[in-house]
Amino acid sequence: MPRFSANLGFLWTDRPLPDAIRAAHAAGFQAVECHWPYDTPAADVAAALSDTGLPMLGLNTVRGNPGENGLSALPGRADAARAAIDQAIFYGADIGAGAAHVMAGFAAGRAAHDTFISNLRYATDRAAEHGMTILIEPLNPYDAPGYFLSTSAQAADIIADIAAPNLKLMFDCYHLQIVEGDLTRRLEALMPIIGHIQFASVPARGEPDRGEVHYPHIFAHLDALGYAAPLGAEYRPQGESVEAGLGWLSPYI
Ligand SMILES: O=C(O)[C@H](O)C(=O)CO
Ligand SMILES: [Mg+2]
Repeated sequence: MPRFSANLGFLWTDRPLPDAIRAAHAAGFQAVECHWPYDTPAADVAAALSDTGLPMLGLNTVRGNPGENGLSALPGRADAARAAIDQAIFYGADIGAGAAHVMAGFAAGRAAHDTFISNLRYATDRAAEHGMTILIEPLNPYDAPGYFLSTSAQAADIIADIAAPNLKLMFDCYHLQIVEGDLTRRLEALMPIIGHIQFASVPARGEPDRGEVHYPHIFAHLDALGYAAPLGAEYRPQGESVEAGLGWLSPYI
């Protein structure tokens, strides 16, 4: 049976993160993940995780200055990128998070590639000290025009190049349906390097029971493939509340 993680960067954003964790638990999610939890004391997050028994699957490195979307592929910004990586890993270790998503940023070209590789080597080394995984995630060019990492092939090449056992692909079905499609075969082919899977309807990025992707098929197929980790519900609720749109979850709890 598929299991699900509530992405608290998009779900229950109307309340403090510890309360969002409790809401996810009450709704039947079996894990949580977040984007940028850094304004909340790690002890408060850890307490909510302990109270509910939910694991925190991951968090993101900070985006950087206004208008930026990550730092790790930006030439000349290694100090800031590595400070962001350290922050994510230390905070993640304090709350028992399994992974940190290292955000590349808006950049292109050889220097950006080399910078990203160098910062990812740093990140995988630091993360390994805490038993954490580093994730990289291709983003679609409608939501993130100019983002350095935009295809699964580019991510796979980087993962092969670095060859660290704790560097994995964040396969966001929403982004990759827009960029590449063929989700069923692509999930199968990339399974050996996938570290986390996220989903949302396409194109609206809402609940998964609408739009151009038939997620019951994707969820059942992943289950049949033996993928047992919780799948990340990273969507913007389209209705009055998160709870009002959770009909898609009820067959699985
Ligand atoms: O936008 C996404 O899909 C991400 O997963 C994210 O981490 C924030 O950019
Ligand atoms: Mg995502």
